[in-house]
Amino acid sequence: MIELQKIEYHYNDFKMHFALNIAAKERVVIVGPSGAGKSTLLSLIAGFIFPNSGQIILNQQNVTTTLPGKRPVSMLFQHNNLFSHLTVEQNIALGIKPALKLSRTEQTTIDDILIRIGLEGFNQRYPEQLSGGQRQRVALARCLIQHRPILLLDEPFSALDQALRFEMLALVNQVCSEFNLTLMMVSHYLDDSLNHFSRCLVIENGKIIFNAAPNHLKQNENQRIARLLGFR
Ligand SMILES: Nc1ncnc2c1ncn2[C@@H]1O[C@H](COP(=O)(O)OP(=O)(O)OP(=O)(O)O)[C@@H](O)[C@H]1O
Repeated sequence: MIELQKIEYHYNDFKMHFALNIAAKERVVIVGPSGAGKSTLLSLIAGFIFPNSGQIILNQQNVTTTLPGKRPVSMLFQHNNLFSHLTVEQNIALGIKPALKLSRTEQTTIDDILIRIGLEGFNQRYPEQLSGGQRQRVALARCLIQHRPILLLDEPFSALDQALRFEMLALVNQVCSEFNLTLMMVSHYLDDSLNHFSRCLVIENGKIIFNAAPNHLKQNENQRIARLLGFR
């Protein structure tokens, strides 16, 4: 579960305010204009930045001042999730063991996760030998192997073509069910992919202005928000 209580965060003059309550296993998509504060919201939850005031509670723990590695969270970014000088297997292993020397059990865990993400046998390839979609699958595998209950995705599939993006979303849905994850994902797409999510947050100018099921965006009272997002 993710609870943000009266969070305030300032970048110079740009003030953001977030209050939020998300139950365990929800799947939440975050949309809104460029520069509205979507990535900042995820960075606050992940612990890469700390709020000026307010409390962050994750799975009943107050983590407001906790460092990222100690939070029950893993995060995937749009780009640069993999180290180019490390193999697929080593990149995934970093999620569990910085020293990279794997025990037999850890090796089996990595082989299993490669099967789950459809990259069986890709262990010794380097990122440059993978397609964009395959790279993001490997990055997702590194998140999953950490077994953290909250998964934050900052537009990780936007560089992929539409078919591949939908395929990745289906994979994310599948792993969220399988691993019982709570998901928050930033997206720039306002298409059928919204239906993968139980809830949609719209952020404008550092505030959450909509917090409901995605299909509520089509209701009359939300016309202004739908227009802001580019829906006709
Ligand atoms: N390190 C920083 N220093 C100063 N201002 C920043 C910094 N990072 C972000 N900002 C500002 O904070 C605001 C929110 O940025 P954020 O990246 O959260 O927006 P976003 O909604 O994710 O945008 P986009 O969709 O373009 O990625 C923006 O106005 C941005 O210019």
